[in-house]
Amino acid sequence: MTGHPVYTVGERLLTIDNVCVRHDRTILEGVSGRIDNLRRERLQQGQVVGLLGPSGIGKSQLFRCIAGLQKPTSGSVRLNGSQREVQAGEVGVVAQNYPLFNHRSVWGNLMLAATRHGRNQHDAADACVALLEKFGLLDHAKCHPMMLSGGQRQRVAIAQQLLCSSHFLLMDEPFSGLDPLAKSAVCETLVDVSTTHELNTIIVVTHDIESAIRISDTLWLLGRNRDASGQPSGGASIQQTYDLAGMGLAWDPDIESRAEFRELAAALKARFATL
Ligand SMILES: Nc1ncnc2c1ncn2[C@@H]1O[C@H](COP(=O)(O)OP(=O)(O)OP(=O)(O)O)[C@@H](O)[C@H]1O
Repeated sequence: MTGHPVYTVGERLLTIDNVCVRHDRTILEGVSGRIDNLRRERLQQGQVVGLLGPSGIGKSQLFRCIAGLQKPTSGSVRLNGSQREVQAGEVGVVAQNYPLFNHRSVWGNLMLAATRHGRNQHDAADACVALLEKFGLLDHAKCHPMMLSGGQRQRVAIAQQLLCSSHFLLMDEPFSGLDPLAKSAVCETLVDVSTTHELNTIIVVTHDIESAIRISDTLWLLGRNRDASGQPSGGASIQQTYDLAGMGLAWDPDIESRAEFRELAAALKARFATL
């Protein structure tokens, strides 16, 4: 197992450098982006980056490259200012179906994660209790994953990744198939996790525009590359970056009631058709 990089405040967290992915056709072409660990004005908080794009555009492919699960055809993904390409296991991945060991209790699942990198049993147990408390799951510690709701499974999966000492989490479509109330609960969980520790940075891959605006302080819009005449020119890349924090749209629990929120959601919906 690869050792986890140690992130420190103020450093470059992630560099995506001219990533191209080709299969039988070009999926991603010239994807570049970066996340710096913290902005000065947010010293007590982490950040959420929303990777937003229409279905089939290549979000999962980029997700896999950022997680080190797939090597890009060309270009690179690097962590923490390193020149080395990201390796699988260095980034916490919370997949769509929250895979947990069904034969182990919630406690067993979390202890397994907590002891994986050399933590002793006592410290591991303390860390598990702290996270179970934080996620309101202490009463469910003895339950097996099958006995949990989707939201509870998701919180256990996030806790599992945080215990693996990943302060950098990738989440794949955490809102899919949820009703509005459950979506709100997930948004709250994500903002909560990102504000728990200044180094908890989460990249959330989604095509849910409104949820993405609610949780993100930066939005990356993935769309098709086009030539000067507007025709698709092959592959997709990040077409626009929205600094929601700079626009005053981040970290507002009542964001949905604001006109700017509705205007941005409407503009993004219209933009999706052209991506
Ligand atoms: N192993 C593969 N071989 C060939 N083509 C692939 C492979 N994996 C993905 N693709 C293609 O890459 C494109 C992008 O797929 P991807 O799953 O990344 O899209 P997405 O944006 O995540 O979509 P969705 O939101 O629907 O999950 C699709 O056209 C898909 O068919």
